[in-house]
Amino acid sequence: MTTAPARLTRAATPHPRPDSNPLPPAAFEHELRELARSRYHDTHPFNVRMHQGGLSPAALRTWVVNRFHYQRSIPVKDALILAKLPEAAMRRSWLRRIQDHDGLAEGEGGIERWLRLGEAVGVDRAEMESGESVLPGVRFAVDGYVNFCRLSPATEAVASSLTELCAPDIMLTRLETFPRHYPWIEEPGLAYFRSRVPQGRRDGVEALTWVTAWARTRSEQLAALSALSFKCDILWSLLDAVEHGSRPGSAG
Ligand SMILES: O=C(O)c1cc(C(=O)O)c2c(n1)C(=O)C(=O)c1cc(C(=O)O)[nH]c1-2
Repeated sequence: MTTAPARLTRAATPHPRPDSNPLPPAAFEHELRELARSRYHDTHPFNVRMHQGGLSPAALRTWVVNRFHYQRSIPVKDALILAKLPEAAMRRSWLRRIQDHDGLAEGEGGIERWLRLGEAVGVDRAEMESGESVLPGVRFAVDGYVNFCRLSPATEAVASSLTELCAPDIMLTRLETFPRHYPWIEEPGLAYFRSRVPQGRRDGVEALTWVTAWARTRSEQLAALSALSFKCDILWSLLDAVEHGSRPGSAG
């Protein structure tokens, strides 16, 4: 296993007692941003190798096939969060996330763009859709994220999406490095990364505004930080599984 960056868990938290005064919103926002930045999976060895051009076509295909399980699960977890939102304006806004991934019609949206990325790297669409190549560790990580959002209060479920504060930069890195290192991937295949830059920026800011407004006690702030920490672990574990992945019944 690769070593994940320092963990922030409830037990080991460097923060004051949960029942102490909440931090002012700006300081709490800083904590959330710092946590996301310091624990983000852009420093995972697999991502580092990908962005430095060190992945073989086969390794890229393994990542794309496995990440498809994450992509197709995102609108499911967003639907679970939608049901927790108390106001019509919030639900209307969150609904956009589902539409971003599922599209407004057949053949549109992020899931479709990911399938096209898969085709551009040489993965059969049917293989991705079947899910048969998804590694056990990837399934655990992604399904853990969905279940976390199913079972947690709105503040924590929304806080767990805050890795999106960092996602636009990783998309820009891919848009910059893929054409240089993997010129065999045709440009239209990169459309997914391009579309996520403005979407991720919008979503990250919205989630941050809500979480900083909702977490009114220090306990709630710590719970939001813990949720974000858990999400960083999900993304890290997903790449660990891809990096080391072998499946039962396969030679390795
Ligand atoms: O490729 C990536 O590194 C990456 C990371 C993340 C993220 O930080 O959670 C998301 C995405 N991509 C992404 O494409 C995406 O749609 C997305 C939605 C969410 C979320 O938690 O709601 N994260 C991410």
